[in-house]
Amino acid sequence: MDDILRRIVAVKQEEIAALRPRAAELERAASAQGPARGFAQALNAKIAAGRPAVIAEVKQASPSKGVLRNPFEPAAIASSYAAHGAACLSVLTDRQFFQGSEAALRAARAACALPVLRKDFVIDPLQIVEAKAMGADAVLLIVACLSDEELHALEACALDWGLDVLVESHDAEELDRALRLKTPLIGINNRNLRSFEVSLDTTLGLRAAVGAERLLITESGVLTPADVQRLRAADVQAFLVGEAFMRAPDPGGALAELFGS
Ligand SMILES: O=P(O)(O)OC[C@@H](O)[C@@H](O)c1c[nH]c2ccccc12
Repeated sequence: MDDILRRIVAVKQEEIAALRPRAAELERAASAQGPARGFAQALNAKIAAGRPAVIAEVKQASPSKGVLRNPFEPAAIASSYAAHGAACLSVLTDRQFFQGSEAALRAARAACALPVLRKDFVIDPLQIVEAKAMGADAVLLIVACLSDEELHALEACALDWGLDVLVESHDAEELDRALRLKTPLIGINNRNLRSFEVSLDTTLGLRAAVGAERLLITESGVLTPADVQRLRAADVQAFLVGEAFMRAPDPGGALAELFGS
């Protein structure tokens, strides 16, 4: 595991230790939540309708780009995305590196009817219980942070709680490990977490390795209509986009422009 991931995982371990005394309370709150909004289902519905499936991200800042948006109003951003045809939302809940929060996820989800991915660095089942307790409909698992054993256990836990799983990889070896999971949602991150370098060639190079029975979701660095065209030409139908929308005065309007909807 490389440096930035190591630092992030260390912070997560502290957060989890602080969460541990609240485990029973979190389980109760998670059980009291209603059924999840179908995350995979919402993506598939867009694609069946002949539209690109866009997971629109709600993110105030990132370690590579600093603050992307100020003021930051998750509810207004979420309704703007919903009004302009997003399939799903992704909301950062990591505070230290992305200035996210549980409050941002709750506010975004309450403002619309879209399914919401909890975007964080999940390394322990308790974070999945916490995700369900805050209302998330799906969680992210990052292959680079986890052993095979952890990946399988965390996926099983998420599925038990009725959450969908997006599994993220960045190279052929990680993708191979991701494809051993059950989830149909296969994310390819175009950003190298070591160098922060972004290249859409990451997705294009791995496209063929993701079979037709899974859904490839290209993540990061989709900025222009030309980027979207290039990916769609390679039969990429699902997109996770943050920065391009967060820098725009009207995030939903930027979504419509980027995807021609
Ligand atoms: O802002 P971008 O370049 O459009 O990227 C969005 C998303 O892919 C990125 O935020 C992301 C992908 N994987 C992650 C894992 C953790 C935190 C953030 C991410």
